[in-house]
Amino acid sequence: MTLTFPTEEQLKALQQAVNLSEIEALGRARLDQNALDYYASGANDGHTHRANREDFSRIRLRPRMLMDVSDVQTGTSVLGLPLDFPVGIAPSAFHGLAHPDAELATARAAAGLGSVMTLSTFSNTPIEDVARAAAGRLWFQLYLYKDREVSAGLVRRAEAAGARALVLTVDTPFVGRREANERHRFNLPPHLQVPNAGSREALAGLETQSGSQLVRHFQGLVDPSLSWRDLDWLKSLSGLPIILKGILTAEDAELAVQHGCHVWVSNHGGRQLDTAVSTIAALPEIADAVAGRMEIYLDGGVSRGTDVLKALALGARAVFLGRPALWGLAAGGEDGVRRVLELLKGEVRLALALSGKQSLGQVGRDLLKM
Ligand SMILES: Cc1cc2nc3c(=O)[nH]c(=O)nc-3n(C[C@H](O)[C@H](O)[C@H](O)COP(=O)(O)O)c2cc1C
Ligand SMILES: CCCCC(=O)C(=O)O
Repeated sequence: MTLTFPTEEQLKALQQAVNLSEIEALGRARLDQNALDYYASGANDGHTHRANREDFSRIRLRPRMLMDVSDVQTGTSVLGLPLDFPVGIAPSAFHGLAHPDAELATARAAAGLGSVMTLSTFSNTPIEDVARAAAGRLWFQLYLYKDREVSAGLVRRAEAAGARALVLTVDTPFVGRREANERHRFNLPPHLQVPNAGSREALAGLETQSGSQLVRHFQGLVDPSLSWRDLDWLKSLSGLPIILKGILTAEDAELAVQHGCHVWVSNHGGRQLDTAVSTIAALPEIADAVAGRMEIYLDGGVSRGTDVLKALALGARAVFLGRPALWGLAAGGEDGVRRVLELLKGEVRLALALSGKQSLGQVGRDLLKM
């Protein structure tokens, strides 16, 4: 007998899920210890990981009444790409740990919902295949390699495949210490390839003190000397806009703007520097510094429509989902990611209406009780 995936039972459970937490529970139940540790973990004690969520829930709203919200629009655009609602998929490595369709499933779901997917350098699927599945709704995330020619090759491939922006991750000169991965010696199962990040042989041959294969791999390939001076070189490689992912301060936001880059506020889902500021707490000073000169995005802890509105009220143009997309993928492949996006889209619409707004353009700091 061939098993269809997702099964009827999984599809039913997905349809019955009423929020992202319930999909998280479905996704977690389908993962082995290795994958679950990898997806779930934050760095060290997980303070920043938790703070991302907690700081969203602490902000209170000031809804307006009697505003005729019979017609509410959730549409926006990012770098000129129209989005049906202001939510995209953040880059995460190894979607093959969650589902055999891996990044193709995520890309199809994002495209189907009028969202945008950011593909990780460390995907299990080649850029070109994901680009086709994403139907033009693709950004490419870059880790800068010690071997600059490998990175240059990836940038050219991403541009040729139709990616619309480069997302340079700037918060990972070294991998944060995710202790569960160390303890259980995280390993990429042998059937999974990392086609944009060098061969499996390169992966296996790299040795450090760490128990986690991920850390060995990363530290062998990725360049911790990355600095502001490298941005001109990166810009010279393609005509694509560059977004710096991992900005947490006004100082770095100002430098990003001076270098002609857009700003993605992120602490890597609390997986890098533990006790770093939560993203929603970092956003106001960054929005003030950028002052409308470039676009600002945010990720970290987004799980409710009201989180999305709070980020927009404080200056983000769109927000991105890391783990929630992975839980959806594990829970039911493309259908699971689609359900995550659908639920959140419905929540954004309802939260807008209950706040007395007809469109995202009306969302400003006056929505928040600070
Ligand atoms: C399992 C996992 C893998 C990730 N891989 C990458 C990656 O390859 N590149 C990157 O820039 N960020 C990566 N991130 C960080 C996400 O892009 C994002 O910043 C973070 O997950 C957002 O927080 P959230 O999970 O609370 O939504 C990863 C996050 C997770 C959970
Ligand atoms: C080792 C870094 C690649 C994936 C990543 O960014 C993460 O696990 O957070």
